[in-house]
Amino acid sequence: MRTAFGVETVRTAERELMARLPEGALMQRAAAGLAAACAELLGRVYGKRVVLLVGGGDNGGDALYAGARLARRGAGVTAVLLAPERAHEGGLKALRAAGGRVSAAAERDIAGADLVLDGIVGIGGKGGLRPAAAQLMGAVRESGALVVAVDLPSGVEADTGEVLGDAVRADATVTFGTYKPGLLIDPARERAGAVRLIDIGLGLPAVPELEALQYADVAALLPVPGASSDKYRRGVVGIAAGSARYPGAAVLAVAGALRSGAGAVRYVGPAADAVIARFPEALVHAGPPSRAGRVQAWVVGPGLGDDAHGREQLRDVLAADVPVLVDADGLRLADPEVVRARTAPTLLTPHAGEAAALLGVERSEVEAGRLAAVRRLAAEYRAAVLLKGATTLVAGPEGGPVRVNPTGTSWLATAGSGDVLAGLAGALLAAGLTAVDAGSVGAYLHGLAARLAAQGAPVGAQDVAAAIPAAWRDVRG
Ligand SMILES: NC(=O)C1=CN([C@@H]2O[C@H](COP(=O)(O)OP(=O)(O)OC[C@H]3O[C@@H](n4cnc5c(N)ncnc54)[C@H](OP(=O)(O)O)[C@@H]3O)[C@@H](O)[C@H]2O)[C@@H](O)CC1
Ligand SMILES: Nc1ncnc2c1ncn2[C@@H]1O[C@H](COP(=O)(O)OP(=O)(O)O)[C@@H](O)[C@H]1O
Ligand SMILES: [K+]
Repeated sequence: MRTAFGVETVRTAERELMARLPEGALMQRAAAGLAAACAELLGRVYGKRVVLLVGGGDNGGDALYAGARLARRGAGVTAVLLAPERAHEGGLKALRAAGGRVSAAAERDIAGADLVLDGIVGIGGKGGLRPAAAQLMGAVRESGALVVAVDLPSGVEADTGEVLGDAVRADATVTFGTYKPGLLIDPARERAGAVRLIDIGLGLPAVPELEALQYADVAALLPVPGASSDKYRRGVVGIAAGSARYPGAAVLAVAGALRSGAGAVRYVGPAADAVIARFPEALVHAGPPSRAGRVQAWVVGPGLGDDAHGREQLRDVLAADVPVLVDADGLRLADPEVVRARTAPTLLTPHAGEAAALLGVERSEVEAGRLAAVRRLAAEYRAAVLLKGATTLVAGPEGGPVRVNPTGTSWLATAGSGDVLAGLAGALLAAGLTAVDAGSVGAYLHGLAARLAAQGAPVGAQDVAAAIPAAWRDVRG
């Protein structure tokens, strides 16, 4: 599991560790890791031109000490001091001793750089870049230099992933001690480039702010049938989706569910003919969901429409005493009180627009502050919530770490891919995963399937569904 901790926790761990170490030791560890990462990115250090953007705090100190190490290996290193009177004294001395110099013409030095090290501000930052730093960003962009952020791209919010003003756009970020939420959540994540973690020996608490499943975690959660499995023990997922107007949503949700480890898929709704034509293995039923036969979890909502029939189906499913995944129209029509009162697990899967409607805020507010939005939704609806989008997040109703999906790809931004995810995660619920596991494993496989299907070219939702088995194979090695 990859984990991320917020600034307060990092500060506490840092204080505890610093009390046991000689002064400056932590910064030296950080700078050594940073310099090594820069050297690797540069290929050859000797003769390369490195510009350090140095703010008034320890983030600038890291940059200066790393710059000194690069200067000792033969790089021409120049420091641009954004707060000259507060620049880290020891770092500056070390840089000068190693043959580095302070810039007298920032834009000219930046124009000739091979690598720009962003040490403007780290976890001590609030708000976007200030004007003096923001002004240099044009020159940085035009230089074509590699941009490496120290700890975080300056200008992003470490704890939330928000970007409240101008921010550095890095090719790579070298972060210390732990990932910070902002390195994993968009829009900030996108500014960080490839993130590398340097272990500096911080002792961190057991429960992180944020966690991201890795291959091994997903592999351990996948419902693989055993010798004594039968279709019922593997789990039957019911899909109440589609309408005369949107039969395709039903087909796509069934397509996702069929490749996701459940033993059988039952479909209930007006798109039965379309479903059977495409998937003869689906079990279809014409009556209400409660009469469809045994299921271990329901998916309700994709393409449901909002006529009386759709509303009735939703009511019926929400009354079932099994896990329920509510998506799309189901989210729009569900009575919040009924959702809150459910005793079996509920997983809501809104995109930003649906989440905004559920919270009564603007969509832009959800997109800018995804972490706060998913937590608030989970608390207000007493349900697990999977917030879809550029960074998919999954929160449980009891608080605890939020899961962030590491496999997302913007190729998924195609009509119907959410329906596939609903079927996929619903089948995982039926197979017995908790709502948070079903949501996060579902999102993981969904993103991976899209990547495998797309390989850098556009794909449709059906292609994503068809690639789910390949994603399974990839995860199981
Ligand atoms: N934690 C650890 O374990 C370790 C931490 N280490 C390193 O220390 C870093 C944290 O250092 P830090 O605490 O000195 O804060 P830092 O991020 O340099 O900035 C503070 C200064 O910036 C200013 N400022 C604020 N907002 C701003 C903005 N938007 N734009 C511009 N300026 C802004 C603010 O000044 P003021 O508001 O007073 O003007 C303040 O003086 C951390 O990220 C890591 O790199 C490693 O060395 C070792 C292990
Ligand atoms: N920019 C993006 N980057 C990564 N994933 C995205 C992006 N935009 C959308 N997605 C993913 O695509 C899917 C779209 O689902 P949804 O919005 O419900 O669309 P639809 O209703 O058309 O199926 C979700 O899984 C979402 O996380
Ligand atoms: K920085």
